[in-house]
Amino acid sequence: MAPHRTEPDSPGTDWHAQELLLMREVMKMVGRSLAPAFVLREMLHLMSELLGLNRGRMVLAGEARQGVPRTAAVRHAYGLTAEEVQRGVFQWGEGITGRVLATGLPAIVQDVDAEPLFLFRTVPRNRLPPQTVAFIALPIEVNGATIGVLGCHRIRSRQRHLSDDLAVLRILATLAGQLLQLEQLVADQTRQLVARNAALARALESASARYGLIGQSPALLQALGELERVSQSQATVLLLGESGTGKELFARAVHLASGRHDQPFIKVNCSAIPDTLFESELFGYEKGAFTGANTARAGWFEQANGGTIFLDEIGELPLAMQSKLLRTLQEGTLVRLGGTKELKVNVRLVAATNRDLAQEVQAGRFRQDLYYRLNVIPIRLPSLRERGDDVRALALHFVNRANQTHQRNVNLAPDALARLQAHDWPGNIRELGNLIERLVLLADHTLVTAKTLEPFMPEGAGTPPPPAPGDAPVVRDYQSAQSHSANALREALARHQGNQSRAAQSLGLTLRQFAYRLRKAGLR
Ligand SMILES: Nc1ncnc2c1ncn2[C@@H]1O[C@H](COP(=O)(O)OP(=O)(O)OP(=O)(O)O)[C@@H](O)[C@H]1O
Repeated sequence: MAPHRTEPDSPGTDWHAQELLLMREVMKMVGRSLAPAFVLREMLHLMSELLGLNRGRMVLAGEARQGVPRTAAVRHAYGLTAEEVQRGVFQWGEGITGRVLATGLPAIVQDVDAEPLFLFRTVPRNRLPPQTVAFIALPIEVNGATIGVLGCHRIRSRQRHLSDDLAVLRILATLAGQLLQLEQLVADQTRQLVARNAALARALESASARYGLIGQSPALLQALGELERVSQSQATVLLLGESGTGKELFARAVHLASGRHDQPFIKVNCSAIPDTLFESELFGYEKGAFTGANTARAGWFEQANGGTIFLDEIGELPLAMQSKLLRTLQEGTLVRLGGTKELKVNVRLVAATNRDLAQEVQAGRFRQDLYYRLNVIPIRLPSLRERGDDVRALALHFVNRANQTHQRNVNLAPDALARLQAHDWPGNIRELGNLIERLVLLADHTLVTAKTLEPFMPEGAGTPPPPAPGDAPVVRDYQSAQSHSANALREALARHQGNQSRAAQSLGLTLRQFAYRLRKAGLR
């Protein structure tokens, strides 16, 4: 049945059907939206269309403020002009509406002309029908408190009973109260969340700045949030992430954010220590422990006492060393090589790996008990792929740094920044940093555009292939295969004790790319 306008006294109207239709339409509205502005206006509209309850309005209380008399004003209305809505402001106890607000009791004015309290504030008498007009006002309640008034006019002498109108209006006032409460709740919670979010963002922003970590991407902020939460505890932190994702910077951040920040931070790269030297390096040795041990020497653990030790590439630790490490972690003691005395050490361990340690455990290369001990607080560092938004900030940071170091004045044009952002960076931040450093050193112009940048971009994995017209073969950029001088390759190898994978990594190259360049440079 389509809603139809009811004349006040149209005979034979099926009021029961009209009421049901009104309820159904209002509920449909609620189903579509919980936004009170929309639902409440429609409610007032349908009251008028279907039941002849005209000029419906909802007067809602404003916020209570000290020293200011509390008022309520028309917030939702149907059939009122803009001026009428504006005039509809009431103080507590003022007129009929004010009385309902103050007492929380319904008011039924059978004849507005005969009621001395009736103010005609909102709708003047000459805008009402000439017949006897009644006014009904019901309280809108939230949690037992009156927060507003639902009011409407009706022609007094109608076939429809006033008590029927009252019954429907009571339901609608209750529904309005619920919707308004919900709106209030959502607004309050949203306000709280927005404030909390802003506070967290501020805290994280300053935290990241404090630790020299560049980037604002959600993935980075999440890792940083986890770090801040655990920094005060003494628990071991395991940093997981691909190469070049900033594990060392994060390890330093754990240290700086902890109560140990003015104690030593010792970094040990497990992949750089030959197996035979591990024990003496980590745990120290006593005089005479081996040929040439003319004096005793404290190992890294003792040197880190009171502070933090960062074991990078912990997956490279030989099994025998894993047992010794576990003992030190569990007992808080160590025995130097060639010694017998147990020395107490108080060191917090931060470990990092780009290997899948669970898999190493499966393969029998990593002790399960040590793995559990390390894996108390794992923090996964996002790869640059997951924090694409940070590429710009990082690139600009590296350009500044390289300009300062090399006293140059190179800048990146917007299209060069966009090109850097579009790249996949399998070698992550280190690869990006190295590329920018080369760029700053070797660029011919001070403004690097996407075009002048291209020869510096790494080839192969991660670079979107150049558009190949038809099925013409893809021609690789010849220049980029010479992106590193023979000297740079040799230095990288030396820095990594001849380990090609590490040397390649440090230059942001894959092993294959590195080997290719070695061959080209006649170094192999
Ligand atoms: N968020 C960051 N902001 C600024 N510089 C960063 C950030 N993350 C990493 N870097 C820089 O990127 C380079 C690589 O970072 P880092 O050595 O910490 O990576 P890693 O994960 O320890 O790498 P690997 O596993 O290969 O040892 C460093 O020069 C570091 O200063």
